Amino acid sequence: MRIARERVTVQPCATSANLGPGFDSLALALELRDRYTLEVTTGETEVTIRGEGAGELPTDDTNLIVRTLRESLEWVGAPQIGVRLTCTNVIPQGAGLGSSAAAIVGGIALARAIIQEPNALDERAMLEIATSIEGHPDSVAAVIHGGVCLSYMDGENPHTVRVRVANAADGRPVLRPLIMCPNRTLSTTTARAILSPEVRRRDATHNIARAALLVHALAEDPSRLFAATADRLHQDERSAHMPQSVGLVHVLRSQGVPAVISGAGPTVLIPIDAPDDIARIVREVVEEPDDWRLARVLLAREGIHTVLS
Ligand SMILES: Nc1ncnc2c1ncn2[C@@H]1O[C@H](COP(=O)(O)OP(=O)(O)OP(=O)(O)O)[C@@H](O)[C@H]1O
Ligand SMILES: N[C@@H](CCO)C(=O)O
Repeated sequence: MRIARERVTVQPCATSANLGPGFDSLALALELRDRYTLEVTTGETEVTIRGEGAGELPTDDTNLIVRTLRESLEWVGAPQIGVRLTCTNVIPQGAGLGSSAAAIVGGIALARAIIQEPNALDERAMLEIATSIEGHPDSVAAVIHGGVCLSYMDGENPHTVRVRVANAADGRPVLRPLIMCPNRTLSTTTARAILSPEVRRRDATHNIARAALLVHALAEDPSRLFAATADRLHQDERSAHMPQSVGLVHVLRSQGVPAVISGAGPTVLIPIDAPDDIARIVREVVEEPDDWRLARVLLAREGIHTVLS
């Protein structure tokens, strides 16, 4: 397998996984994109990072994008290359908005774009490599495909389908996400370590029904979205690591707002139109409201963008 191109840019999107009951299964793509440019060189690895993670993320071969790029080249039998990578990051890291999924899918897409036979890294292969690195398929599937994805594992093999999302009665998209992001991080590894390996049957039953209802609500009946976003398998169990976020979800839900923890947290997501006085509610509930950023972000209808140059 030959290297056929020497410069390429990819733009992976942020994601919000779980959507309440769909732990490790459901995720939506958000129109908030990092930008990674790769130049093929003959020298040592060079990584320049602007924006989120500048001065913090590694700038050598241990950088997650570079590591994934190299694993993907090896996967297709392509030679290793000298890497000059320039990243402009806007997805906050360790916030529950899929920064690692963006980095992983970004690294695979860079490899795909520079090899002679891009079909060797088609979407199926991308999902397989990305899931093996990330450990679960939900966010990486949404970065690859965009929209809302429902992913599942068949043994070691990940699969994903795009879920149909209806328009509201006024013709606008039902999903008009608002993210509420505190100025603190929670690593997904830490957030997963706190989860008990076993769950109660009644909680499993609850989440099975709600996750199935969520797929129906998105496609057919948005009036069910509040009931369809109730979780019993992970959010409360993680509250020791993000009490403010879980507290905010409870207050909002007590007022009928379908708030959920985004990914492994601590960002809170309201997937549909938020109440007009949402900023006031946040101020009343959280301890340091000035540390919270509220932003409306469009659903990303397309997955990762690749710009050949
Ligand atoms: N743009 C990036 N470049 C290189 N590495 C990154 C980048 N973004 C994230 N990472 C790596 O991923 C880690 C954060 O991933 P983590 O899974 O903990 O949180 P997240 O992906 O932001 O949130 P979630 O998985 O809950 O959606 C960072 O500490 C860093 O190691
Ligand atoms: N499903 C994952 C999302 C974070 O990558 C979790 O909740 O741990």
